[in-house]
Amino acid sequence: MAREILTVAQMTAADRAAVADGTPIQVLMERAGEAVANAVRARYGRQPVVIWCGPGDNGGDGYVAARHLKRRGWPVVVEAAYSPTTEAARWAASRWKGEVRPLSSRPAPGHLYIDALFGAGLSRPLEAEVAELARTARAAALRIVAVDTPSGVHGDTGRAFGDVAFHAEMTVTFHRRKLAHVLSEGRGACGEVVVADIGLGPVGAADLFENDPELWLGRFPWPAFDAHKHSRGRLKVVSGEAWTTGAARLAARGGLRLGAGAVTVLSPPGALAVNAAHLEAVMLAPFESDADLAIAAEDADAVIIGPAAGVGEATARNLQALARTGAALIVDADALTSFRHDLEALFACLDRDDVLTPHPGEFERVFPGLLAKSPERITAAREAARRAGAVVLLKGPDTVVAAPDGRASVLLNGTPWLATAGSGDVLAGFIGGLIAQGMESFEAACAGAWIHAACGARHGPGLIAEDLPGLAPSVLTELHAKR
Ligand SMILES: NC(=O)C1=CN([C@@H]2O[C@H](COP(=O)(O)OP(=O)(O)OC[C@H]3O[C@@H](n4cnc5c(N)ncnc54)[C@H](OP(=O)(O)O)[C@@H]3O)[C@@H](O)[C@H]2O)[C@@H](O)CC1
Ligand SMILES: Nc1ncnc2c1ncn2[C@@H]1O[C@H](COP(=O)(O)OP(=O)(O)O)[C@@H](O)[C@H]1O
Ligand SMILES: [K+]
Repeated sequence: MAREILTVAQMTAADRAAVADGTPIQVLMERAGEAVANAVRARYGRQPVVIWCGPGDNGGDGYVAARHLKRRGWPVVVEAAYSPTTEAARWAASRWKGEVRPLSSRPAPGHLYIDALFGAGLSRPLEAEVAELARTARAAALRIVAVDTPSGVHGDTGRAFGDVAFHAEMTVTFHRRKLAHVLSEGRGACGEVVVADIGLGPVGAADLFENDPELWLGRFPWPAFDAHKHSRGRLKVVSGEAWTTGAARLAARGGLRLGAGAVTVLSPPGALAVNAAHLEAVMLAPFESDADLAIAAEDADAVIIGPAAGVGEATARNLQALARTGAALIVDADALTSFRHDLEALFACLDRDDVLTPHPGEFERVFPGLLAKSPERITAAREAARRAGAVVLLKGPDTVVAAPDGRASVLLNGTPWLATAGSGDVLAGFIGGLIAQGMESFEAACAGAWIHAACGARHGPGLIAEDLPGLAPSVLTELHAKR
């Protein structure tokens, strides 16, 4: 089962549904606090711990965690920034039999701290004394475990509510990850994220998912026993001119490695010689004009256009010609930029099987101002997919894939080793290779991004884009064993 990512409001609804179904809030809080204590015991050896408790149910979880750690022999001090204000938090505080001290402004480095100040209920920037503690904690690099979210971090954006927030080395959240746990700003503040089950029921109409094999592996296009190369999908990749051909070949090789049966680079006449000199299993065919390109792509299941295709009229016309074939399009890089002055013409070429793969700079050209005015990149990518009427993959450490029907995913296995020239070209190839094999475009974009990141992580230091296709077989072998 693919795991959903929830907004704070969806999580609150899940809590309320459980309470309405007869599970008292105190039972949920008991499970949450015990889960925090268990996660702390699993990661750290027994040691003195200070638990900072806030006024609401996040603080309530802190009092429960305090009781469970003390029961296990941990020396525990509770420091309360506020007295408890909710019924459940008062209940939890009343069961904590130890001392409660006021918040110390001089936390001791070397100690372990549990931040149970604010979670989902944070509604404004941290106040004076707590904000000061957050600053001190950051400066002293205190070791902090956060309950639900690091205090000061907005659960729906991962950004600090005001100008400061706590940073944790581990965050224990409940039921499902929230947006703050998957977006890059929040992930920096959360550290390792542990998701604890507190017995809540299945999520109803969520449409945001962790991009993980559980989301797409069941529909991965493994070859049938009687497959032949044509039945495994035909992928074509449009090459740039003679001095910019490498990107198309990287994409082509990526598509071939992911299983497309027949992959062809479509090349302008002037680039045929250089392409021919560097291709083996990938085939080569010439095109002179956009009309020629459409004929050359007629039998393709998917076509990639953009990697080093050249920015300008010719690339725009080539994309328009390809749109008249039946092939699904993967539109990347220069093909996106070529339409920066006529976005409607781009959108008119697209349908829901097509995939746009912009990095944030390209995204800004095609959807001007959208990222800046959106609360976070998931909302922006969804709106972009709706406007384009196509799947949009917004690259970055927290790569988002959004479909025009509202489905979206966030990649959790991203790795900065991928930040190297040409790695996006291979990603376009991976996605094109999967779509050519008949995988649905949203799922193919998710799978392509996940496999790309897994390849990057597998290689680690020294990775260059040329390495990525060759790393795919070991990732695919593991996926094949799990299918
Ligand atoms: N619901 C459930 O079933 C379960 C929930 N669980 C736990 O509950 C947590 C959510 O609890 P919560 O809703 O009580 O919110 P919480 O984060 O404790 O803060 C609210 C309090 O803070 C106050 N306040 C806000 N901002 C402030 C500021 N900057 N400076 C000062 N005060 C500020 C706010 O005051 P107000 O805005 O109303 O004036 C209110 O008093 C959730 O993260 C999880 O840990 C688990 O037990 C599992 C079951
Ligand atoms: N810091 C990072 N963490 C994770 N992934 C990253 C990071 N930086 C870049 N990437 C990934 O690397 C790829 C770069 O693609 P792109 O910017 O199009 O490069 P190019 O055009 O040179 O191929 C994308 O898949 C992107 O998500
Ligand atoms: K917290």
